Amino acid sequence: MELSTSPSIWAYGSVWLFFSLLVYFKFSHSDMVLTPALLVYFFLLVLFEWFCHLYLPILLGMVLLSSACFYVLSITSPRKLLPVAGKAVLITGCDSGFGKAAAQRLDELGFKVIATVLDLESPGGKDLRKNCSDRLTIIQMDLTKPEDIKRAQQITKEKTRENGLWALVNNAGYCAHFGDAELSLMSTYRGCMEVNFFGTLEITKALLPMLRSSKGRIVTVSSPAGEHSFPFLAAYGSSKAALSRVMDTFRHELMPWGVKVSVIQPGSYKTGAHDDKSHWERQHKKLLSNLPNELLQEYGEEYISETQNLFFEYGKTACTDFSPVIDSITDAILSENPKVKYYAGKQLWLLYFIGIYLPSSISDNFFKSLFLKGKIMPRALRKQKNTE
Ligand SMILES: NC(=O)C1=CN([C@@H]2O[C@H](COP(=O)(O)OP(=O)(O)OC[C@H]3O[C@@H](n4cnc5c(N)ncnc54)[C@H](O)[C@@H]3O)[C@@H](O)[C@H]2O)C=CC1
Ligand SMILES: C[C@]12CC(=O)[C@H]3[C@@H](CCC4=CC(=O)CC[C@@]43C)[C@@H]1CC[C@@H]2C(=O)CO
Repeated sequence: MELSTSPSIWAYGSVWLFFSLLVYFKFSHSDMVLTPALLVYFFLLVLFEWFCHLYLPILLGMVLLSSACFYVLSITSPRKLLPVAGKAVLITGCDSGFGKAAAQRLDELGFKVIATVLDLESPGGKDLRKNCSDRLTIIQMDLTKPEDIKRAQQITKEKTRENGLWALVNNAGYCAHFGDAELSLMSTYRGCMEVNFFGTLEITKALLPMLRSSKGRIVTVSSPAGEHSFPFLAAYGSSKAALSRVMDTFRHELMPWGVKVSVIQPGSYKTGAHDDKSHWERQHKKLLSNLPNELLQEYGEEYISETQNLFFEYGKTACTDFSPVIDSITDAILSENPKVKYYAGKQLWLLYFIGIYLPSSISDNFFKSLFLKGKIMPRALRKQKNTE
């Protein structure tokens, strides 16, 4: 029998051979099971290979088929999880939102949870005490107070004497206010940095000796605002950019110690922060009363109030199902090989694609469009436009 010498047969055949060896290896290590979905994926891969074979140049077809095979392997390989038994996790910011939900989930999974709250009488503080097991401990901790961090470190050492501390979930975060970068008060920039960067760094450093001895995990909830320029979020985004940077530096510096570091990038969710109208009203009044008069005249109070209204309007579109974030936090704690970054939100892939790959003239307008639907311009620019 004469073997075909067609280059495409050899090219695609080599891709299939490599893919088959990988699948065999995964089956033999029970890292993959032959589910109906897997059969459907294999069938679709064959169809895709025919398409490449018939319509694409060999090299492009090989690259696309190889990518499709790796994608199928990645989504069909169940992520190996470590046992929960005996593992203790400290989660910050459990008064509401992701922290409260994550503390509940980890308690249900059987972890020993140490949940820190800013206010022991917060909804999270009350609900966690009421609904969770006696394995859960609640600690009052303000990340801007070193003495609170010291106390939390001591209590954690006592509570984890038997099996050590397996993971730290840096969830607590604060958006002091939103508004144009020029208009944002320095106290807004400092407020965001104090909690999101310095406070989170301080609790991380305080618990790192325990995490190094357990070869455990650091999971930090940052924000896409730290990676893309969302309008009105310069102060908050800058603090999250600093946080993401320091966590990624920890990631590779702690690798030799066996500590794995992951960053969670959530989309927009309707948590305590979004709905805290009294907080935003208070900050709005503080902004108007502290702005230098010439700035207030150039931008106009009506512009600043419109910013607030648009931000509230945007908040109405926020997602109420936190599970993508909680699932990401759980995977980062329990997976044998946690991801470096978790993008926890449905449309985030589009946001990142536009923010990374498209020209700034397009991505700037995309990020502006998130908030600036029909937004008026600063007063001085409106006047300029009217005189043109
Ligand atoms: N909700 C959203 O759309 C998104 C939230 N995030 C981040 O998710 C994390 C959790 O926030 P959410 O649950 O959304 O809001 P949230 O306001 O419900 O929770 C924030 C938590 O941080 C705590 N906190 C605030 N200042 C603190 C301080 N000085 N010391 C200790 N704890 C303090 C609050 O008490 C609260 O428990 C934050 O880091 C936030 O920046 C990131 C992207 C999107
Ligand atoms: C600031 C805050 C949390 C965020 O990071 C989001 C922001 C609303 C706009 C966004 C859309 C996204 O797709 C990514 C996240 C984010 C930048 C949220 C408004 C209030 C939230 C807050 O105060 C968190 O403490």
